[in-house]
Amino acid sequence: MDLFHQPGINLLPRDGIVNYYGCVLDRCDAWDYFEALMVTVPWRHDELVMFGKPVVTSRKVAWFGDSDFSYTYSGRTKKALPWTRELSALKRLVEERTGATFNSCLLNLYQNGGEGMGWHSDDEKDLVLDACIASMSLGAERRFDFRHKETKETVSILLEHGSLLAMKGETQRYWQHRLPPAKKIAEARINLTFRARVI
Ligand SMILES: O=C(O)CCC(=O)C(=O)O
Ligand SMILES: [Fe+2]
Repeated sequence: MDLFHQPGINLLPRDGIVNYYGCVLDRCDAWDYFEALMVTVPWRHDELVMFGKPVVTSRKVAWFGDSDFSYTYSGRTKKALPWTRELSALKRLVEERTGATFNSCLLNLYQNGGEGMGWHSDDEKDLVLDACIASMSLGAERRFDFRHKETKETVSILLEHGSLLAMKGETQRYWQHRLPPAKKIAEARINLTFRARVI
């Protein structure tokens, strides 16, 4: 048995908890969800400000939530969309597996390996402090990296199709994470990060 794939194991050596559950969907169901999300989610490029300049990301995003949450970042107010049938079902599955509850979900679509996400922590003020953030992956397998903010230790994991990863406790305070570009990968990946926002 691969120890890395037991959710009881903490992948981080200190200052936080990351559990990898491996695949929580069978391959056929995972592809059905991937295809349904591709067509039912209103994917849009994200707009943000980097080094004072407006930037449009190559990756696409969508944001869903319990009620009509809105949030402002980079000077733009965005509204959460109501859960779809597929997203409600995935939220239930992720809540059962992690034992946590979530009221919103950020979806990312990386159309190929050229697209990724740079180093950051999910430590926005409107997220419940130290609450679990659960990340589900569909489609292309991609590497995911953690880097400790002080010691610079790194931990990497391969996020498989249909898999679930949970970041808990002090993880966002002490660690950053990223999805590095992987130019050889031609296939798309969808990521869902279920979050608990302050209401
Ligand atoms: O695509 C991923 O696996 C990571 C996404 C992420 O870190 C985020 O949305 O904050
Ligand atoms: Fe993140």
